[in-house]
This record gives sequence, C-alpha cells and structure tokens, in this order.
Amino acid sequence: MSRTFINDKDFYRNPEWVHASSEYVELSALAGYELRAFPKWAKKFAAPFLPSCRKLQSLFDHINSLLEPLKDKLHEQKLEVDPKNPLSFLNQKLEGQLDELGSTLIALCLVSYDGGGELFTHVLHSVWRNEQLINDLRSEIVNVVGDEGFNKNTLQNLVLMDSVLKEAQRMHPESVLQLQRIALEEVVLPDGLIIPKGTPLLVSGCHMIDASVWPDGDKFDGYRFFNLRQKADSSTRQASYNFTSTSKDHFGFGHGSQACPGRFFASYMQKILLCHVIMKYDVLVTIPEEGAWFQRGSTHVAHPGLKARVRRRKEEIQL
Ligand code: HEM
Repeated sequence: MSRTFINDKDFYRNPEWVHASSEYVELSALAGYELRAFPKWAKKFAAPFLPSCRKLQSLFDHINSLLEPLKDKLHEQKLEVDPKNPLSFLNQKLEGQLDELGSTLIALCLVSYDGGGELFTHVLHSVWRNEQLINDLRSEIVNVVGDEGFNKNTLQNLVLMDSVLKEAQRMHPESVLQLQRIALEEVVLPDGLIIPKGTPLLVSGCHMIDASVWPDGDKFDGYRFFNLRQKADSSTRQASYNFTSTSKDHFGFGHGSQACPGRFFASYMQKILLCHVIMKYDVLVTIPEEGAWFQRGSTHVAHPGLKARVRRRKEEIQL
C-alpha cells in the first residue's frame, strides 16, 4: 500500500516500516477511542499516562528513525515535482522541511489502510452468503482475467465484482456521517436554511443504506449496480454506477473536490485481492448473533466476532 506514495523499493518493502506503520494505524484507533473519554483541554495531560498513547509515541520515534535514509535521499533532490515520483510531490509541499515527513506519511497510511481493510471484511461476509454470486464471480474472473491476466483493462472489465464492491460499500460506509467540511462562507440552502461562515459540517449517509433511494436498500444485492449498468441508456450513466464514481446518493468515497483521491488504486487492490480469495478458497462465514457489523459512535464497524472456515480449492486459472 505504501508503494502508492513511497516509490522507493528499499523503503516500502522494508518489513520494519510495514510493521511499524500498520501497528501505528491500528493502535491510533484505540488511543483515539480512549482519549475521547477526556475533555479537549485534558487530552494532552492524560495522553502521557495512557499505555496506548505512549506506545504510539515510541512507534512514531521509530518510524522517524527509519525515515532518515529516505530524508537524506530527498535532501539531495531538487524541489521539483516529478509526476512519476509521489515523494517529490510531498517534498515540494513540505518545502524541503522534512521534519514533517513522518507525520505526513503516517496520515496517508491512516486514510488508506483503514478503509481498505474494513471494506474487504464487509465484502467477504456479504458475498459468501450467496453461492450463486460466488459462482458468477468465479465465471467472470475466468472469462475476464483468464486470457490476459491482471492489467488496467481486465480490472475495469470485472463489472460484477465492481458492483459487489460498490454494494458492500453502500451498505457499510466507513461512517454514517461523512463529508466533514467547514463552511468557508455563509451558505443559503434552497429551503432558506442559513449555514453561517465557519460552521463545521457533516452530512448524513443514512439514505445510502435505507430504501428511500435504493429499492430494498437494507438488503445486500451484489447484482444491484451490475443490473443498473446494464439498463443504463448512455455510457455516462453507466459510468455513474462504477465503484469509483461518487454521487449524492452514494458517497462511500466522499464527494466533490475532496473525494478520496486513492479510490482508483483502492478499487484495483480490492479486485486483485478478491480474485485471489474467490478463486483459491471456499469460505464458510459465521455471523455473530448480533449481526455482521455494529455502530460505534458514527463509525460503522465489522463485528470482531465474525468467523470464517476456509478451505483451499484448485483455481481454474493461474493468477
Ligand atoms: C477502500 C478504501 C478507501 C476508502 C473506503 C476511502 C474513503 C475515503 C473517504 C470517505 C474520504 C473522505 C472524502 C470526502 O470527505 O469527500 C477519503 C479521503 C482521502 N483518502 Fe481515501 N479511502 C480509501 C482508500 C484510500 C487510499 C488507498 C488512499 C491513498 C493511497 C487514500 C487517500 C485519501 C486521501 C489523501 C484523502 C483526503 C482527501 C482530501 O481531503 O482532499 N484513500 N477516503
């Protein structure tokens, strides 16, 4: 994953970096949760006494020491942006002040690791309840990926899989409150409601999940966007049902100028992972009595009690 923003093989494949950055992302969710128990003014006093925050600080120091060789390489480079080198973009944005490289890279890890892992869990528990869907997905993979293997075209042509991903994200957005923004100027809505300048805003995504927009919206239908795409009367309309397209009715990746810039990469990654899992394994998922997910504050979380019995199968094609 880090390869998208750190294109230095010596670095992104370094097991120490992979381990430290993943552990940081995991632990920061826990630390954030624990810190919520304290009022804003008290957080900085409480943090040094919380084991999760102390561990985070030591991980952060370790991450910074791992970054030293990378910083040395960047110091030698010009502050020009090379389109093939995402690190050059960060270097320019930080104006060569590489003290903040650690926190910037960790912020990127946070936004990219977390959403991907959570979505993949929801995809797995959703598809493995429908044998027909698994069979259809396997046929699609054999037909589309079988001859050419993975490339941009074949990944785009996995349209049933695309529909499954979009549907899983519709039913399981990361949070039911999305599009976190601040009104930079006064906004008057068509119904006369005035949003004063400086107001922090969040938009409810509940309509993505219920039946007010999507028929049988509370049920997972892996074929939903595949069928809508088939019925669409124009290629623009077809494209609007792509997993990576955002709209006011489906903003799992956000919407507007700040919509997730990593969604195209995320889509390819989810598809490649799913191809491997679906072709190579038979899976029996056991859903806890309380359901496959639960709500924690505004976040929508996969239930940690989800269980899977996995058996290796012989894949029809070599991936
Ligand atoms: C399935 C995986 C992912 C999900 C569900 C997801 C979801 C989101 C959402 C909901 C937002 C907020 C958008 C808004 O407010 O309009 C966002 C922002 C962002 N995402 Fe993702 N994301 C994913 C993967 C990634 C990846 C792989 C990367 C980078 C490689 C990434 C980088 C970012 C960045 C940098 C932002 C901030 C954009 C801004 O504020 O301008 N995301 N993502």
